[in-house]
Amino acid sequence: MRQPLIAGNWKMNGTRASAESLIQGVLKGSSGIAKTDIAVCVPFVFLELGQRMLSGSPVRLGAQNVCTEASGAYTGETSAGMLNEFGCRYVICGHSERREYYGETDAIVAKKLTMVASAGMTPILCVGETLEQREQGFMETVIASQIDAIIGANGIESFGQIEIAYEPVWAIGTGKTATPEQAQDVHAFIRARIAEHDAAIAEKVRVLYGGSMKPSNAAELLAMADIDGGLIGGASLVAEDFLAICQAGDAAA
Ligand SMILES: O=C(CO)COP(=O)(O)O
Repeated sequence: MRQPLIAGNWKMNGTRASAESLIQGVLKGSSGIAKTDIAVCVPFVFLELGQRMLSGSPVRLGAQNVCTEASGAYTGETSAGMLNEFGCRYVICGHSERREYYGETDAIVAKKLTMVASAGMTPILCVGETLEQREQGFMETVIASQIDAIIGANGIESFGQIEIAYEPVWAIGTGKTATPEQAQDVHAFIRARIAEHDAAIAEKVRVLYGGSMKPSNAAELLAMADIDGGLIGGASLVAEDFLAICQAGDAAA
């Protein structure tokens, strides 16, 4: 049994004041969560606030992106070393929004994973298919190629220190959730793909589900054998909703 991880992906939302009260709310409720790892992946500018407020608490801090390079003339970028210094435990890599709007390829994502892991943090590797790809029957091909690209570039051992998030693009921010069975099928597929290379790593790696996960559907998703947590967008912006999902994690653990 893998311990669940519920991670909030705030995306580009919030103000200094709302970030502070959201962290406060999560902190307050987190004492009631015993068996689930909790993380909030905040915009870069709120990292210092997060580091300060979360220090000494069980709630972990994360970022949503990182540079492929360690330092130097890369205007506008943020290095893994900087994120580590600001208390990040997790860094989301290859989110579909970054792949779609900022041209992140599998090769770029593989480099980001390497930077994050070598700075001592844990990458959350996002994979997922678009509606068009699913409808044309390419779901497995797309997921396999996203996973295989990382295995090819970074080696299967790299999966020993990452979290994976399956996020069907058609379910992100749409209110349309994959059914527990649809999600379970893909999660099992991802695990099997990794097991072809290393069964022990496949057994251990956590595969989170992301895409309109909310209090009303979290329990049934988290009850599935290969769904080990959630990467939560919209519902992570409301402390009570996020905590309710964490409680569903506890119930499934
Ligand atoms: O993209 C997501 C998390 O990374 C999911 O977002 P929503 O929960 O808003 O659908």
